[in-house]
Amino acid sequence: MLEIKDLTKTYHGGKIAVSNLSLDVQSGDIYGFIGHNGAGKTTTIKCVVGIQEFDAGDILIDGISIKEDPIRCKSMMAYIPDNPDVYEYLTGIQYLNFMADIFGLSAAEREERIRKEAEDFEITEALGDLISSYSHGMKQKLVIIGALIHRPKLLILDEPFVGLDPKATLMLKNKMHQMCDAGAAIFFSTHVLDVAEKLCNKVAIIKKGQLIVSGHIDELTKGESLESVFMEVVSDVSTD
Ligand SMILES: Nc1ncnc2c1ncn2[C@@H]1O[C@H](COP(=O)(O)OP(=O)(O)OP(=O)(O)O)[C@@H](O)[C@H]1O
Repeated sequence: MLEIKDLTKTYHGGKIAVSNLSLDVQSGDIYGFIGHNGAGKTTTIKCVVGIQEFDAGDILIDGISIKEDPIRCKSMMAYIPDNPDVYEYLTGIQYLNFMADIFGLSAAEREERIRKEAEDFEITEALGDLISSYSHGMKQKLVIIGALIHRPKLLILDEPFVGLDPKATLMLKNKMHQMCDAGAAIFFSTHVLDVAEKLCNKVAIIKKGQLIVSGHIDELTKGESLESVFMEVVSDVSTD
């Protein structure tokens, strides 16, 4: 569903943020992307979702290159950034209808899905209010609902659980499982290794822009905790 092939991204000034990174996320995967601050997670994610250009390599969404057909790729996926920057001058319901318009949802589809997702995330009462009046967590919930309503085949999330209350966290985890059971694929970055360990079937560890290990979590951990495996591999491997 998502193939990253030899991705390299250099920022202005010569900083190599990601170097020759390759990985494969298949339908049904909940794939965790872990690494220290500044390791290159957000850079990789921004390249995947087509909001950042890259220097070398390719990114395929269901076999289609994001460079060659970005609109088709974006129609299949949803992106939840680490910072819920949404249009503050819209109301919640206007924002969700805007998202539904972009993805061409019918009136019946959007009505049913918005009602259900808003109820699940307990934000129904606030949908008529301006987004500028929302708390950080409420904005995050709105962005999640906006991402889920077109039923993406690929969901990309950057640090999705930061700022969500425990109930919303559980709801998002349940939604992630339901999506994968229905054949979608999920790729998300996190610093929270306990979450990755419990939620993911696969993980990739990145250090200084280079992929150190990736694969099935059971095969990587072999009975150890993900935390100890992470600490071992990031301290063992020299990327200098
Ligand atoms: N716009 C930019 N211009 C120059 N360098 C950048 C830019 N954005 C990120 N970088 C650098 O690229 C490297 C990777 O950053 P990135 O944000 O991808 O890391 P990250 O793994 O997401 O970190 P964090 O966990 O702290 O969010 C860092 O060294 C960072 O300083």
